[in-house]
Amino acid sequence: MTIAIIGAGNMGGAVLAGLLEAGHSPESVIVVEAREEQAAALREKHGIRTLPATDAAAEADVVVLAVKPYGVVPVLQSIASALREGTTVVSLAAGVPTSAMEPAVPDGVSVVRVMPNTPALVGEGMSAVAGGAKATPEAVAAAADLMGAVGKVVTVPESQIDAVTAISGSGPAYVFLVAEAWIEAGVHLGLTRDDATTLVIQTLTGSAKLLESGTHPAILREQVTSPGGTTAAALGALEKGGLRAAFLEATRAAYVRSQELS
Ligand SMILES: NC(=O)C1=CN([C@@H]2O[C@H](COP(=O)(O)OP(=O)(O)OC[C@H]3O[C@@H](n4cnc5c(N)ncnc54)[C@H](OP(=O)(O)O)[C@@H]3O)[C@@H](O)[C@H]2O)C=CC1
Ligand SMILES: O=C(O)[C@@H]1CCC=N1
Repeated sequence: MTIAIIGAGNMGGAVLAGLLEAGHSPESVIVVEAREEQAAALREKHGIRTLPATDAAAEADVVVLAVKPYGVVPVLQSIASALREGTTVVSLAAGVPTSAMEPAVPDGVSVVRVMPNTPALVGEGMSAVAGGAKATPEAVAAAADLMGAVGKVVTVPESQIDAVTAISGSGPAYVFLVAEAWIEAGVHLGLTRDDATTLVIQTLTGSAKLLESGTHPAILREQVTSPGGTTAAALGALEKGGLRAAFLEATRAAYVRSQELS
């Protein structure tokens, strides 16, 4: 299967690196990048080919669109004549519905929307897949397989993609912001920045692994919280600071923004 990735920036680059790491051969991956300097760097680093968009589209079985949302329909229009019947177009863009993309591609080309996240770079991505009205079940399965190489995959109705964007698409940034603030808090308490960083990252990693065991987060939290102890004091401060309300508001803002982008 030949995969063309159009736009190898933060997200497209993460999928590219994740696919290669997962064992996709560099010969089977074509990248389209607007700037030759960036294309040359990718050829050098990954041993993949770079081609103009129409040549890549003509050769690919799956075309992954990882340009900014406003670029999606113009790029599709520019490659439409090159797309072969049976090709699957996978859009990673936030906010662009399949109903806006399908009119830009010829009949027989399936459009599938995927909302991934950047941990795909290390094979720990989270992707939600939704087929457009004209997508074949095989195309939806191909998109799920592709993203399965770089992490977990769920299939959702397209009406839920904005919610997925707010939860897992943007989600890594919430974790990184918390990590940043948490490390800085350690420095405020007199730890070296290196030690604070190690303590926070390992606490996040260990806690994520405990969560993966399937125990409910509330139970795991209770196991840390001694009555009248240090954790209860900290959690009280976080609740007073409006942590839960802030999460509701933040994810609602991302959801609304995702709808606006369409
Ligand atoms: N970043 C993330 O965490 C996530 C992003 N997404 C979605 O992924 C998409 C890309 O986002 P992100 O990676 O952050 O953005 P970036 O700006 O990092 O990447 C976009 C890339 O596309 C290139 N590009 C732009 N136009 C073209 C074109 N016509 N042909 C080929 N390449 C082109 C850009 O090149 P240049 O820099 O030269 O303009 C850039 O390298 C967006 O639609 C976003 O909604 C989805 C989930 C998560
Ligand atoms: O911020 C954004 O719009 C993109 C979509 C999800 C993550 N990054």
